[in-house]
Amino acid sequence: MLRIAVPNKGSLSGPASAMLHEAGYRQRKESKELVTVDPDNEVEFFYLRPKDIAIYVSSGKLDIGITGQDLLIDSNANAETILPLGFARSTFRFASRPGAVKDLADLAGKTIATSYEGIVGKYLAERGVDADVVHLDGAVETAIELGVAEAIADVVETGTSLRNAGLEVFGEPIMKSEACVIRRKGSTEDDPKVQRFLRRLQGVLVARTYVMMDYDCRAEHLERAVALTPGLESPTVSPLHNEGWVAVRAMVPAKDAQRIMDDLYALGARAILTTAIHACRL
Ligand SMILES: Nc1ncnc2c1ncn2[C@@H]1O[C@H](COP(=O)(O)OP(=O)(O)OP(=O)(O)O)[C@@H](O)[C@H]1O
Ligand SMILES: O=P(O)(O)OC[C@H]1O[C@H](OP(=O)(O)OP(=O)(O)O)[C@H](O)[C@@H]1O
Ligand SMILES: [Mg+2]
Repeated sequence: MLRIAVPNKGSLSGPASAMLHEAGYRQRKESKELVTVDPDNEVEFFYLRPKDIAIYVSSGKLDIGITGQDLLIDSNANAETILPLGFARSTFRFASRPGAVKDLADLAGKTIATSYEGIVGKYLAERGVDADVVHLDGAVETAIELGVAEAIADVVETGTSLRNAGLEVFGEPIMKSEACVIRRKGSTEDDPKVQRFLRRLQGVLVARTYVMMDYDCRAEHLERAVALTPGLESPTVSPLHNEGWVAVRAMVPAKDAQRIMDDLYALGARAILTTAIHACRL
């Protein structure tokens, strides 16, 4: 059995379970379940606090886990990312009342509130800034209003929480983050059970980012059409019953599909269709 840690709450939890479900794994039916066994796929899922996942994985008690890159770094655990998952994207930044703190050096002697003191402590130490770091579990933006700190370091996605608290970012972003699959450092690269799990999640990522495109075009336009739709390996080209025409099939990035359809149409291609990909193995 492959033993996998999955976030049990917060921003990572819903999208992680949705991705696992899409990859064909059984997920828990209600949020109080702590463990779910999927015997058909020989996998056991442990629903754990997001902050604890890197620690469980680095201990070797669980084979792999899904967590945030920022949580992994914050934990200082002996674990590494093996597959970025593209959701829970955020940056981690300093913020204060407008103008209250000008830059990183200006933080010296001030108090910074954060839920991620591992990231903040390391960042300040590497840059020789001596500031006090106070740990809060959440709603960190309020710490300034209530006089607990002069600056905060927190997750920023849209910036709405900062704006609502009347705060502004300062300094460079401390780090970028997204959800990722992690494993213990030094564990075997080619464990077939882990490889199979990763292939399934990669299949979901590809199915989410690509669509299948089919179209017909005149043979003399084929090279220019194929340049627009090179596919992953190479497009499939089949002869049509009508002499001088071919049918082409290729995967294209979903975000570019409409533009590519316009360009193909302008080239004389017709019957241009896109269809969703539900699953794949590359
Ligand atoms: N608003 C957000 N947008 C995108 N990612 C976020 C957001 N808030 C937190 N994250 C990401 O989610 C992970 C933190 O998960 P966690 O469950 O601890 O926090 P949370 O989503 O803020 O939940 P909680 O309400 O329990 O604090 C981190 O990787 C963080 O970067
Ligand atoms: O830039 P935004 O789009 O506003 O997102 C960032 C906010 O979202 C998260 O908070 P959450 O709602 O999870 O509350 P918390 O502070 O209690 O963790 C995070 O801690 C920030 O506060
Ligand atoms: Mg939060």
